[in-house]
Amino acid sequence: MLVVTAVPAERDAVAGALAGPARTRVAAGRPEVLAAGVGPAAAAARTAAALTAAALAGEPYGLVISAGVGGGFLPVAGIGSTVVASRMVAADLGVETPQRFVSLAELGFGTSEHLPPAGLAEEAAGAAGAVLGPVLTVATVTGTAERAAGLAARHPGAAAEAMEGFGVAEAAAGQGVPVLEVRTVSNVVGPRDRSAWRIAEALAALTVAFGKLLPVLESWPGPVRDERK
Ligand SMILES: O=C(O)c1cccc(C(=O)CC[C@H]2O[C@@H](n3cnc4c(=O)[nH]cnc43)[C@H](O)[C@@H]2O)c1
Repeated sequence: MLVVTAVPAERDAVAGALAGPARTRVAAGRPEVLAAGVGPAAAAARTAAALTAAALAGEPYGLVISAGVGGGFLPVAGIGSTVVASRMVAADLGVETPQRFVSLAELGFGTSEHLPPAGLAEEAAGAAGAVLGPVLTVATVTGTAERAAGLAARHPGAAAEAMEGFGVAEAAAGQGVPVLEVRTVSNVVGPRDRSAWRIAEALAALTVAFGKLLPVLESWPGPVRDERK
């Protein structure tokens, strides 16, 4: 499996839950961890490159996980909590009209969300003691109460906001690889307040979360074939 983070500190936090030091290639069945850059475009580009390289080498990945710190929507997910995405949603990819935001999917230009494999997100959330809910991917970090309220209204139950999940998921979907997103909350989604950020705590929570998730992820047998297709 491949774990994609944005920055090296997140990569090292995930790798801290694995045996041995941070590395990009680890033993079969254990995650490889990649710091792909901040934002959906960097995440998609570098995830696609890693998936293609692995497939060409005859060792395709069976699962991709977008992981890192994120903003939490109150009261669903407060600082220090862990969130597993029930859906990975492109929350600001679309058109803003005078009436409302219209998503890319509504415009007929593709999908605006990706789903994790049936059952896996639930099992992962249970193992990690995490909130299971939609995780929104944004290209612009929310910095006002108005935008936070608008996002929460458009996406009932939204648990977290971050900048990479949908990009990772697009790359994975392009190659038919299942995807999951895991976030630990460093800040509340709302008015910008850097002094309230708890990055160190969120990174420590990421290590703890992956320690709990790893047995679930490693024992996952792969996607069940959907007989309806
Ligand atoms: O300067 C600021 O006020 C500021 C506020 C929120 C986030 C940033 C970043 O540069 C973070 C980018 C990085 O962290 C993830 N992240 C963490 N919290 C959030 C959030 O509330 N909304 C969106 N992304 C967040 C994100 O996935 C990036 O990897 C600066």
